[in-house]
Amino acid sequence: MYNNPNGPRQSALHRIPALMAHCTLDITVDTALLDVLTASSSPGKAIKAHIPRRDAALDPLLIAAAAASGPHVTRNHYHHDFFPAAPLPNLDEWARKSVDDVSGKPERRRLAYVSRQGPRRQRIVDEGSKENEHRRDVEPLQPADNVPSKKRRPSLAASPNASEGRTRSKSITVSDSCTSSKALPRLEVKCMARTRIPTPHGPAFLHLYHNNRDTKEHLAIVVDSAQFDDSVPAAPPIRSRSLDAVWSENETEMDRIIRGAYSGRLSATHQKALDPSKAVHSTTFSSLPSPLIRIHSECYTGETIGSMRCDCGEQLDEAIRQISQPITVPATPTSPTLTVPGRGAVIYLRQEGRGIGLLSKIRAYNLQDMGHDTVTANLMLGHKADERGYEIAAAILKDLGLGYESASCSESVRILTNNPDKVEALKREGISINERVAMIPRSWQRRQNQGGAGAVAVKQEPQQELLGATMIGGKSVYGEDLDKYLRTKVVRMGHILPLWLEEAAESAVY
Ligand SMILES: Nc1nc2c(ncn2[C@@H]2O[C@H](COP(=O)(O)OP(=O)(O)OP(=O)(O)O)[C@@H](O)[C@H]2O)c(=O)[nH]1
Repeated sequence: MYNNPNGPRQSALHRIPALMAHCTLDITVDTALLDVLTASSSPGKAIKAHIPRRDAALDPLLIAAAAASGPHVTRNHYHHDFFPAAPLPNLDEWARKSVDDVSGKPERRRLAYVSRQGPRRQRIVDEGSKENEHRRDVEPLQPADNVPSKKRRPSLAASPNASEGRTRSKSITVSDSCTSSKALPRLEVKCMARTRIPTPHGPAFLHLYHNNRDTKEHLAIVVDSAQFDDSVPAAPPIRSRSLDAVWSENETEMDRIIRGAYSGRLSATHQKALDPSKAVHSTTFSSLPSPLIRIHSECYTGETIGSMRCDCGEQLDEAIRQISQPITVPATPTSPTLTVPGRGAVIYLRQEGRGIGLLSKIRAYNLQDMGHDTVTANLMLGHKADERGYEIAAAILKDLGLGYESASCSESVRILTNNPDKVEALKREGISINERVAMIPRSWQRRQNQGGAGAVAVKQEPQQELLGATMIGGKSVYGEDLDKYLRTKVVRMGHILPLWLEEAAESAVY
Protein backbone atom coordinates (compact mmCIF):
# COMPACT_ATOMS: atom_id res chain seq x y z
CA MET A 1 0.00 0.00 0.00
CA TYR A 2 2.64 2.55 0.96
CA ASN A 3 4.96 1.57 -1.89
CA ASN A 4 3.19 2.80 -4.90
CA PRO A 5 5.17 1.63 -7.90
CA ASN A 6 2.74 3.10 -10.38
CA GLY A 7 2.31 6.52 -8.94
CA PRO A 8 5.51 8.49 -8.27
CA ARG A 9 5.47 11.03 -5.47
CA GLN A 10 5.00 13.95 -7.84
CA SER A 11 1.79 12.68 -9.33
CA ALA A 12 0.41 12.07 -5.86
CA LEU A 13 1.35 15.62 -4.86
CA HIS A 14 -0.86 16.97 -7.58
CA ARG A 15 -3.79 15.23 -6.02
CA ILE A 16 -3.44 16.94 -2.63
CA PRO A 17 -5.47 20.11 -3.27
CA ALA A 18 -8.41 18.13 -4.50
CA LEU A 19 -8.26 15.84 -1.56
CA MET A 20 -7.90 18.67 0.91
CA ALA A 21 -10.89 20.52 -0.43
CA HIS A 22 -13.16 17.92 1.05
CA CYS A 23 -11.26 17.92 4.26
CA THR A 24 -12.69 14.64 5.34
CA LEU A 25 -10.52 11.99 6.78
CA ASP A 26 -12.11 9.13 5.04
CA ILE A 27 -10.17 6.15 3.99
CA THR A 28 -9.53 7.47 0.48
CA VAL A 29 -7.86 10.57 1.77
CA ASP A 30 -5.81 8.59 4.26
CA THR A 31 -4.59 6.28 1.62
CA ALA A 32 -3.74 9.00 -0.82
CA LEU A 33 -1.88 11.03 1.76
CA LEU A 34 0.04 8.05 2.93
CA ASP A 35 1.05 7.43 -0.63
CA VAL A 36 2.42 10.94 -0.82
CA LEU A 37 4.19 10.77 2.49
CA THR A 38 5.68 7.40 2.01
CA ALA A 39 6.43 7.25 -1.68
CA SER A 40 9.48 5.12 -2.12
CA SER A 41 11.70 7.71 -3.79
CA SER A 42 11.95 11.28 -4.93
CA PRO A 43 10.53 12.16 -8.33
CA GLY A 44 12.54 11.06 -11.27
CA LYS A 45 13.06 7.50 -12.21
CA ALA A 46 16.74 8.02 -12.90
CA ILE A 47 17.41 9.16 -9.36
CA LYS A 48 15.14 6.47 -8.02
CA ALA A 49 17.21 3.89 -9.76
CA HIS A 50 20.50 5.06 -8.22
CA ILE A 51 19.53 6.13 -4.75
CA PRO A 52 17.83 3.34 -2.88
CA ARG A 53 15.55 4.28 -0.06
CA ARG A 54 17.47 4.32 3.25
CA ASP A 55 14.84 5.19 5.82
CA ALA A 56 12.39 2.68 7.17
CA ALA A 57 9.06 2.69 5.42
CA LEU A 58 6.32 4.33 7.48
CA ASP A 59 3.68 1.98 8.64
CA PRO A 60 0.22 3.46 8.02
CA LEU A 61 -1.17 1.46 10.91
CA LEU A 62 1.36 3.01 13.25
CA ILE A 63 0.47 6.50 12.08
CA ALA A 64 -3.24 5.85 12.44
CA ALA A 65 -2.75 4.43 15.94
CA ALA A 66 -0.67 7.40 17.05
CA ALA A 67 -3.21 9.87 15.70
CA ALA A 68 -6.15 8.02 17.18
CA SER A 69 -4.67 7.91 20.65
CA GLY A 70 -4.81 11.69 20.92
CA PRO A 71 -2.43 14.51 21.63
CA HIS A 72 -1.00 13.08 24.84
CA VAL A 73 0.91 10.37 22.98
CA THR A 74 4.20 12.01 23.73
CA ARG A 75 5.42 15.53 24.12
CA ASN A 76 7.27 15.25 20.84
CA HIS A 77 4.51 13.79 18.77
CA TYR A 78 1.93 16.26 19.96
CA HIS A 79 2.79 18.94 17.45
CA HIS A 80 3.33 16.60 14.58
CA ASP A 81 0.86 17.21 11.84
CA PHE A 82 0.09 13.78 10.59
CA PHE A 83 -2.88 14.98 8.62
CA PRO A 84 -2.14 18.33 7.03
CA ALA A 85 -5.77 18.74 6.10
CA ALA A 86 -7.21 18.11 9.55
CA PRO A 87 -7.51 21.13 11.85
CA LEU A 88 -5.26 20.99 14.89
CA PRO A 89 -6.72 21.91 18.27
CA ASN A 90 -6.25 25.57 19.06
CA LEU A 91 -3.52 25.41 21.67
CA ASP A 92 -3.81 29.01 22.75
CA GLU A 93 -7.49 28.67 23.41
CA TRP A 94 -6.96 25.41 25.25
CA ALA A 95 -4.27 26.98 27.43
CA ARG A 96 -6.43 29.97 28.31
CA LYS A 97 -9.50 27.91 29.11
CA SER A 98 -8.49 26.51 32.45
CA VAL A 99 -9.38 28.38 35.58
CA ASP A 100 -7.56 28.09 38.86
CA ASP A 101 -9.92 26.25 41.23
CA VAL A 102 -8.83 28.18 44.28
CA SER A 103 -8.51 31.75 43.08
CA GLY A 104 -11.00 31.60 40.22
CA LYS A 105 -8.47 33.47 38.10
CA PRO A 106 -7.58 32.17 34.71
CA GLU A 107 -4.39 30.19 34.84
CA ARG A 108 -2.29 29.25 31.85
CA ARG A 109 -2.10 25.54 31.39
CA ARG A 110 1.26 24.17 30.55
CA LEU A 111 1.98 21.26 28.37
CA ALA A 112 4.04 18.96 30.48
CA TYR A 113 5.24 15.51 29.75
CA VAL A 114 5.26 13.34 32.82
CA SER A 115 6.48 9.82 32.38
CA ARG A 116 4.20 7.15 33.72
CA GLN A 117 7.13 4.91 34.43
CA GLY A 118 8.35 4.37 37.94
CA PRO A 119 11.74 5.76 38.97
CA ARG A 120 14.69 3.94 37.46
CA ARG A 121 15.71 2.33 40.73
CA GLN A 122 12.28 0.74 40.96
CA ARG A 123 12.29 -0.43 37.37
CA ILE A 124 15.70 -2.00 37.75
CA VAL A 125 14.47 -3.98 40.71
CA ASP A 126 11.15 -4.82 39.08
CA GLU A 127 12.71 -6.08 35.90
CA GLY A 128 14.92 -8.41 37.88
CA SER A 129 13.14 -11.69 38.34
CA LYS A 130 10.01 -13.44 39.46
CA GLU A 131 11.03 -13.15 43.08
CA ASN A 132 10.66 -9.39 42.72
CA GLU A 133 7.08 -9.57 41.56
CA HIS A 134 5.64 -8.90 44.99
CA ARG A 135 7.34 -5.52 44.97
CA ARG A 136 5.39 -4.16 42.05
CA ASP A 137 2.67 -2.81 44.29
CA VAL A 138 4.99 -1.62 47.06
CA GLU A 139 5.67 1.85 45.73
CA PRO A 140 3.08 3.87 43.86
CA LEU A 141 4.32 5.32 40.63
CA GLN A 142 6.39 8.41 41.20
CA PRO A 143 6.86 11.39 38.90
CA ALA A 144 9.58 10.81 36.41
CA ASP A 145 13.09 11.68 37.48
CA ASN A 146 13.38 14.12 34.58
CA VAL A 147 10.67 16.42 35.91
CA PRO A 148 11.56 18.62 38.87
CA SER A 149 9.20 17.70 41.62
CA LYS A 150 7.61 20.23 43.90
CA LYS A 151 7.33 17.56 46.52
CA ARG A 152 10.23 16.39 48.58
CA ARG A 153 11.60 13.09 47.42
CA PRO A 154 12.20 10.40 49.97
CA SER A 155 15.73 10.02 51.19
CA LEU A 156 17.88 7.28 49.81
CA ALA A 157 17.70 5.36 52.97
CA ALA A 158 13.95 5.33 52.93
CA SER A 159 13.41 3.25 49.84
CA PRO A 160 11.90 0.12 51.30
CA ASN A 161 12.65 -3.31 50.03
CA ALA A 162 14.68 -2.00 47.16
CA SER A 163 17.15 -4.82 46.96
CA GLU A 164 15.47 -7.30 49.19
CA GLY A 165 16.24 -10.79 48.11
CA ARG A 166 19.69 -10.00 46.83
CA THR A 167 21.38 -10.47 50.17
CA ARG A 168 18.87 -13.06 51.26
CA SER A 169 19.78 -15.28 48.40
CA LYS A 170 22.87 -16.21 50.39
CA SER A 171 22.77 -18.20 53.54
CA ILE A 172 24.67 -15.76 55.74
CA THR A 173 23.85 -12.14 56.19
CA VAL A 174 24.89 -9.73 58.82
CA SER A 175 22.02 -8.13 60.55
CA ASP A 176 21.99 -5.45 63.14
CA SER A 177 19.55 -3.72 65.35
CA CYS A 178 19.88 -0.25 63.98
CA THR A 179 16.59 0.08 62.13
CA SER A 180 15.38 3.54 62.97
CA SER A 181 11.94 3.22 61.43
CA LYS A 182 9.43 0.56 62.37
CA ALA A 183 7.94 0.50 58.88
CA LEU A 184 11.18 -0.60 57.28
CA PRO A 185 12.45 -4.16 57.22
CA ARG A 186 15.32 -5.01 59.49
CA LEU A 187 18.42 -3.60 57.86
CA GLU A 188 20.89 -6.14 56.57
CA VAL A 189 24.25 -5.50 54.98
CA LYS A 190 26.53 -8.03 53.43
CA CYS A 191 30.06 -7.60 52.17
CA MET A 192 30.14 -9.26 48.76
CA ALA A 193 33.82 -8.87 47.97
CA ARG A 194 37.05 -7.42 49.27
CA THR A 195 40.33 -6.69 47.54
CA ARG A 196 43.66 -4.94 48.13
CA ILE A 197 44.03 -1.51 46.54
CA PRO A 198 47.43 0.17 46.59
CA THR A 199 46.97 3.92 47.07
CA PRO A 200 49.51 6.75 47.14
CA HIS A 201 49.08 6.73 50.92
CA GLY A 202 49.58 3.01 51.35
CA PRO A 203 47.57 -0.17 50.87
CA ALA A 204 43.86 -0.33 51.54
CA PHE A 205 41.20 -3.03 51.30
CA LEU A 206 38.16 -2.10 49.26
CA HIS A 207 34.96 -3.79 50.48
CA LEU A 208 31.79 -3.78 48.39
CA TYR A 209 28.50 -4.06 50.26
CA HIS A 210 24.95 -4.96 49.32
CA ASN A 211 22.02 -4.14 51.57
CA ASN A 212 18.27 -4.52 51.69
CA ARG A 213 17.40 -0.81 51.89
CA ASP A 214 18.54 0.55 48.57
CA THR A 215 20.04 -0.73 45.35
CA LYS A 216 23.35 1.08 45.77
CA GLU A 217 26.69 -0.62 46.19
CA HIS A 218 28.13 1.16 49.20
CA LEU A 219 31.82 0.70 49.92
CA ALA A 220 34.26 0.52 52.77
CA ILE A 221 37.90 1.45 52.24
CA VAL A 222 39.68 -0.27 55.10
CA VAL A 223 43.20 0.80 56.03
CA ASP A 224 44.85 -1.89 58.11
CA SER A 225 48.13 -3.00 56.59
CA ALA A 226 49.06 -4.86 59.77
CA GLN A 227 46.99 -7.66 58.27
CA PHE A 228 49.83 -8.29 55.84
CA ASP A 229 52.29 -9.00 58.58
CA ASP A 230 51.55 -11.32 61.47
CA SER A 231 54.59 -10.08 63.37
CA VAL A 232 53.17 -6.56 63.84
CA PRO A 233 51.66 -6.35 67.29
CA ALA A 234 48.52 -4.49 66.49
CA ALA A 235 44.88 -4.32 67.20
CA PRO A 236 42.47 -6.94 65.89
CA PRO A 237 42.30 -6.92 62.12
CA ILE A 238 39.49 -4.86 60.64
CA ARG A 239 37.61 -7.54 58.77
CA SER A 240 34.06 -8.03 57.56
CA ARG A 241 32.09 -10.58 59.53
CA SER A 242 29.67 -11.17 56.67
CA LEU A 243 32.46 -11.71 54.13
CA ASP A 244 34.44 -14.05 56.35
CA ALA A 245 31.43 -16.16 57.32
CA VAL A 246 30.68 -19.45 55.63
CA TRP A 247 28.23 -18.72 52.85
CA SER A 248 27.31 -22.25 51.92
CA GLU A 249 28.22 -25.79 52.75
CA ASN A 250 29.56 -26.25 49.26
CA GLU A 251 31.84 -23.28 49.10
CA THR A 252 35.43 -24.09 48.23
CA GLU A 253 38.64 -22.48 49.45
CA MET A 254 38.91 -20.85 46.05
CA ASP A 255 35.39 -19.37 46.36
CA ARG A 256 36.43 -17.79 49.63
CA ILE A 257 39.72 -16.50 48.29
CA ILE A 258 38.15 -14.99 45.19
CA ARG A 259 35.63 -13.01 47.18
CA GLY A 260 38.40 -11.77 49.48
CA ALA A 261 38.05 -14.01 52.54
CA TYR A 262 41.76 -14.77 52.60
CA SER A 263 44.39 -14.03 55.17
CA GLY A 264 47.63 -12.12 54.74
CA ARG A 265 48.53 -10.81 51.31
CA LEU A 266 47.31 -12.68 48.30
CA SER A 267 49.97 -13.51 45.70
CA ALA A 268 50.89 -16.15 43.17
CA THR A 269 52.54 -18.12 45.95
CA HIS A 270 50.38 -17.22 48.94
CA GLN A 271 46.73 -18.22 48.65
CA LYS A 272 45.26 -19.00 52.02
CA ALA A 273 41.54 -18.81 52.64
CA LEU A 274 40.65 -17.45 56.05
CA ASP A 275 39.51 -20.23 58.33
CA PRO A 276 36.17 -18.91 59.60
CA SER A 277 36.60 -20.65 62.93
CA LYS A 278 39.90 -18.83 63.45
CA ALA A 279 38.74 -15.38 62.39
CA VAL A 280 40.04 -13.02 65.06
CA HIS A 281 37.35 -10.64 66.04
CA SER A 282 37.64 -10.42 69.77
CA THR A 283 41.02 -9.11 70.97
CA THR A 284 41.56 -5.46 71.81
CA PHE A 285 44.86 -3.68 72.06
CA SER A 286 44.20 -1.04 74.67
CA SER A 287 47.28 1.17 74.25
CA LEU A 288 46.46 1.99 70.62
CA PRO A 289 44.30 5.00 69.80
CA SER A 290 40.85 4.09 68.51
CA PRO A 291 40.63 3.51 64.77
CA LEU A 292 40.01 6.62 62.69
CA ILE A 293 36.97 6.53 60.46
CA ARG A 294 35.19 8.77 57.99
CA ILE A 295 31.71 8.51 56.56
CA HIS A 296 32.10 9.97 53.09
CA SER A 297 29.29 10.75 50.66
CA GLU A 298 29.78 10.20 46.97
CA CYS A 299 30.48 13.30 44.92
CA TYR A 300 30.98 12.67 41.22
CA THR A 301 31.91 16.25 40.47
CA GLY A 302 34.42 16.64 43.26
CA GLU A 303 36.00 13.21 43.04
CA THR A 304 36.30 12.63 39.32
CA ILE A 305 36.49 15.90 37.44
CA GLY A 306 38.05 17.89 40.24
CA SER A 307 35.18 20.29 40.74
CA MET A 308 36.21 23.18 42.89
CA ARG A 309 32.65 23.90 43.89
CA CYS A 310 33.15 21.65 46.90
CA ASP A 311 35.89 20.04 48.97
CA CYS A 312 34.77 16.42 48.52
CA GLY A 313 37.73 15.22 46.41
CA GLU A 314 40.31 16.49 48.83
CA GLN A 315 38.32 15.22 51.82
CA LEU A 316 38.34 11.68 50.48
CA ASP A 317 42.04 11.88 49.79
CA GLU A 318 42.82 13.56 53.08
CA ALA A 319 40.84 10.96 55.00
CA ILE A 320 42.77 8.07 53.46
CA ARG A 321 46.01 9.95 54.09
CA GLN A 322 45.26 10.65 57.73
CA ILE A 323 44.01 7.14 58.46
CA SER A 324 47.16 5.70 56.86
CA GLN A 325 49.53 7.67 59.07
CA PRO A 326 51.63 5.35 61.28
CA ILE A 327 50.68 5.33 64.94
CA THR A 328 53.26 5.66 67.69
CA VAL A 329 52.48 3.71 70.81
CA PRO A 330 54.25 5.18 73.84
CA ALA A 331 56.60 2.99 75.82
CA THR A 332 55.28 1.14 78.84
CA PRO A 333 57.24 -0.41 81.72
CA THR A 334 57.10 -3.69 79.84
CA SER A 335 57.54 -2.61 76.21
CA PRO A 336 59.47 0.01 74.26
CA THR A 337 57.92 2.69 72.04
CA LEU A 338 56.22 1.08 69.11
CA THR A 339 55.23 2.37 65.69
CA VAL A 340 52.39 0.49 64.08
CA PRO A 341 50.60 1.05 60.78
CA GLY A 342 47.60 3.37 60.64
CA ARG A 343 44.23 1.79 61.11
CA GLY A 344 40.67 2.74 60.22
CA ALA A 345 38.16 2.99 57.40
CA VAL A 346 36.33 5.29 55.05
CA ILE A 347 32.72 4.25 54.58
CA TYR A 348 31.87 5.50 51.11
CA LEU A 349 28.13 6.00 50.79
CA ARG A 350 26.50 6.42 47.41
CA GLN A 351 24.52 9.43 48.56
CA GLU A 352 25.40 11.80 45.77
CA GLY A 353 24.58 15.44 46.33
CA ARG A 354 23.79 14.96 50.03
CA GLY A 355 21.21 12.40 49.01
CA ILE A 356 19.41 14.35 46.27
CA GLY A 357 21.25 12.66 43.40
CA LEU A 358 23.50 13.99 40.67
CA LEU A 359 20.69 15.28 38.46
CA SER A 360 19.29 17.52 41.18
CA LYS A 361 22.77 18.55 42.26
CA ILE A 362 23.54 19.74 38.75
CA ARG A 363 20.32 21.75 38.75
CA ALA A 364 21.22 23.11 42.17
CA TYR A 365 24.56 24.29 40.78
CA ASN A 366 22.76 26.38 38.18
CA LEU A 367 20.69 27.96 40.93
CA GLN A 368 23.92 28.60 42.81
CA ASP A 369 25.35 30.35 39.75
CA MET A 370 22.29 32.57 39.90
CA GLY A 371 23.32 33.65 43.38
CA HIS A 372 21.74 31.13 45.75
CA ASP A 373 23.79 29.14 48.22
CA THR A 374 23.92 25.34 48.40
CA VAL A 375 21.21 25.12 51.07
CA THR A 376 18.75 27.49 49.39
CA ALA A 377 19.29 25.80 46.03
CA ASN A 378 18.31 22.44 47.50
CA LEU A 379 15.19 23.94 49.09
CA MET A 380 14.19 25.65 45.85
CA LEU A 381 14.23 22.28 44.13
CA GLY A 382 11.91 20.82 46.74
CA HIS A 383 14.61 18.94 48.63
CA LYS A 384 15.85 19.20 52.14
CA ALA A 385 19.26 20.78 52.74
CA ASP A 386 20.49 17.28 53.51
CA GLU A 387 18.63 14.06 52.69
CA ARG A 388 21.22 11.56 53.80
CA GLY A 389 20.76 8.71 56.22
CA TYR A 390 23.47 6.90 58.17
CA GLU A 391 21.82 3.59 59.04
CA ILE A 392 23.68 1.74 56.33
CA ALA A 393 26.98 3.33 57.35
CA ALA A 394 26.41 2.22 60.93
CA ALA A 395 25.58 -1.32 59.83
CA ILE A 396 28.76 -1.48 57.75
CA LEU A 397 30.83 -0.21 60.67
CA LYS A 398 29.33 -2.91 62.86
CA ASP A 399 30.04 -5.54 60.24
CA LEU A 400 33.67 -4.40 60.36
CA GLY A 401 33.68 -4.44 64.16
CA LEU A 402 34.20 -0.68 64.35
CA GLY A 403 32.55 1.40 67.05
CA TYR A 404 30.36 -1.46 67.97
CA GLU A 405 30.26 -2.48 71.57
CA SER A 406 29.18 -6.09 71.82
CA ALA A 407 30.16 -9.19 73.73
CA SER A 408 32.89 -10.00 71.21
CA CYS A 409 34.15 -6.52 70.49
CA SER A 410 34.31 -3.18 72.20
CA GLU A 411 36.20 -0.58 70.28
CA SER A 412 35.12 3.04 69.98
CA VAL A 413 36.09 5.06 66.95
CA ARG A 414 37.44 8.52 66.21
CA ILE A 415 35.56 10.20 63.39
CA LEU A 416 36.89 12.63 60.78
CA THR A 417 34.18 15.19 60.14
CA ASN A 418 33.09 18.72 60.70
CA ASN A 419 29.43 17.82 60.56
CA PRO A 420 27.88 17.50 64.01
CA ASP A 421 24.68 15.98 62.56
CA LYS A 422 26.70 13.07 61.22
CA VAL A 423 28.15 12.38 64.64
CA GLU A 424 24.71 12.50 66.27
CA ALA A 425 23.16 10.27 63.60
CA LEU A 426 25.85 7.62 64.07
CA LYS A 427 25.50 7.73 67.83
CA ARG A 428 21.77 7.23 67.44
CA GLU A 429 22.55 4.12 65.41
CA GLY A 430 24.60 2.75 68.28
CA ILE A 431 28.09 3.64 67.11
CA SER A 432 30.45 4.44 69.95
CA ILE A 433 32.45 7.58 69.09
CA ASN A 434 35.07 8.86 71.48
CA GLU A 435 36.52 11.73 69.45
CA ARG A 436 35.69 13.99 66.50
CA VAL A 437 38.70 14.92 64.40
CA ALA A 438 38.23 18.11 62.33
CA MET A 439 38.84 18.22 58.58
CA ILE A 440 40.40 21.59 57.89
CA PRO A 441 40.21 22.41 54.16
CA ARG A 442 43.69 22.31 52.66
CA SER A 443 43.34 25.73 51.08
CA TRP A 444 42.54 27.20 54.48
CA GLN A 445 45.54 25.51 56.03
CA ARG A 446 47.73 26.93 53.27
CA ARG A 447 46.52 30.44 53.73
CA GLN A 448 46.81 30.16 57.45
CA ASN A 449 50.37 28.99 57.04
CA GLN A 450 51.05 31.94 54.80
CA GLY A 451 50.37 34.15 57.80
CA GLY A 452 46.87 35.55 57.37
CA ALA A 453 45.44 37.59 60.21
CA GLY A 454 43.48 35.49 62.67
CA ALA A 455 44.94 32.33 61.27
CA VAL A 456 44.73 29.18 63.31
CA ALA A 457 48.08 27.43 63.26
CA VAL A 458 47.80 24.12 61.50
CA LYS A 459 50.83 21.99 60.88
CA GLN A 460 51.62 21.68 57.20
CA GLU A 461 52.88 18.26 56.30
CA PRO A 462 54.93 17.60 53.19
CA GLN A 463 52.83 14.54 52.35
CA GLN A 464 50.01 16.87 51.47
CA GLU A 465 51.87 17.61 48.27
CA LEU A 466 51.30 14.04 47.15
CA LEU A 467 48.78 13.37 44.50
CA GLY A 468 46.08 11.64 46.39
CA ALA A 469 44.06 8.50 46.15
CA THR A 470 41.65 10.30 43.88
CA MET A 471 44.54 12.02 42.08
CA ILE A 472 42.37 15.09 41.75
CA GLY A 473 41.84 15.48 45.47
CA GLY A 474 45.54 15.28 46.20
CA LYS A 475 46.32 18.93 45.57
CA SER A 476 45.42 21.84 47.70
CA VAL A 477 43.22 24.05 45.59
CA TYR A 478 41.51 27.34 46.15
CA GLY A 479 38.66 28.95 44.26
CA GLU A 480 35.86 31.39 44.83
CA ASP A 481 33.11 28.75 44.50
CA LEU A 482 34.91 26.46 46.92
CA ASP A 483 35.23 29.19 49.51
CA LYS A 484 31.57 30.05 49.16
CA TYR A 485 30.62 26.41 49.66
CA LEU A 486 32.82 26.04 52.72
CA ARG A 487 31.49 29.22 54.24
CA THR A 488 27.90 28.05 53.74
CA LYS A 489 28.66 24.75 55.44
CA VAL A 490 29.90 26.62 58.47
CA VAL A 491 27.35 29.42 58.52
CA ARG A 492 24.19 27.62 57.43
CA MET A 493 24.80 23.95 58.17
CA GLY A 494 26.56 24.31 61.49
CA HIS A 495 29.78 22.60 60.45
CA ILE A 496 32.39 22.94 63.13
CA LEU A 497 35.24 24.79 61.48
CA PRO A 498 37.15 27.90 62.44
CA LEU A 499 35.94 30.34 59.82
CA TRP A 500 38.94 31.98 58.27
CA LEU A 501 37.83 33.91 55.30
CA GLU A 502 38.63 37.50 56.09
CA GLU A 503 39.96 38.31 52.69
CA ALA A 504 38.51 37.47 49.35
CA ALA A 505 41.62 35.81 48.06
CA GLU A 506 42.12 35.69 44.35
CA SER A 507 41.54 32.40 42.62
CA ALA A 508 44.72 30.44 42.49
CA VAL A 509 45.81 26.84 42.34
CA TYR A 510 48.54 26.11 44.80
N1 LIG B 1 22.99 19.24 47.04
C1 LIG B 1 24.28 19.55 46.98
N2 LIG B 1 25.17 18.64 47.35
C2 LIG B 1 26.46 18.97 47.30
C3 LIG B 1 26.91 20.23 46.87
N3 LIG B 1 28.25 20.24 46.92
C4 LIG B 1 28.64 19.03 47.38
N4 LIG B 1 27.56 18.27 47.61
C5 LIG B 1 27.47 16.91 48.13
O1 LIG B 1 27.71 16.98 49.50
C6 LIG B 1 28.15 15.71 49.96
C7 LIG B 1 29.27 15.97 50.95
O2 LIG B 1 28.71 16.66 52.02
P1 LIG B 1 29.31 17.94 52.67
O3 LIG B 1 28.14 18.81 53.09
O4 LIG B 1 30.32 18.60 51.77
O5 LIG B 1 30.09 17.46 53.92
P2 LIG B 1 29.62 16.46 55.04
O6 LIG B 1 29.81 15.07 54.51
O7 LIG B 1 28.26 16.79 55.52
O8 LIG B 1 30.58 16.80 56.23
P3 LIG B 1 32.07 16.41 56.47
O9 LIG B 1 32.03 15.07 57.13
O10 LIG B 1 32.61 17.45 57.35
O11 LIG B 1 32.72 16.37 55.12
C8 LIG B 1 28.53 14.92 48.72
O12 LIG B 1 27.52 13.95 48.49
C9 LIG B 1 28.48 15.96 47.60
O13 LIG B 1 28.06 15.40 46.36
C10 LIG B 1 25.93 21.18 46.47
O14 LIG B 1 26.22 22.30 46.11
N5 LIG B 1 24.63 20.79 46.55
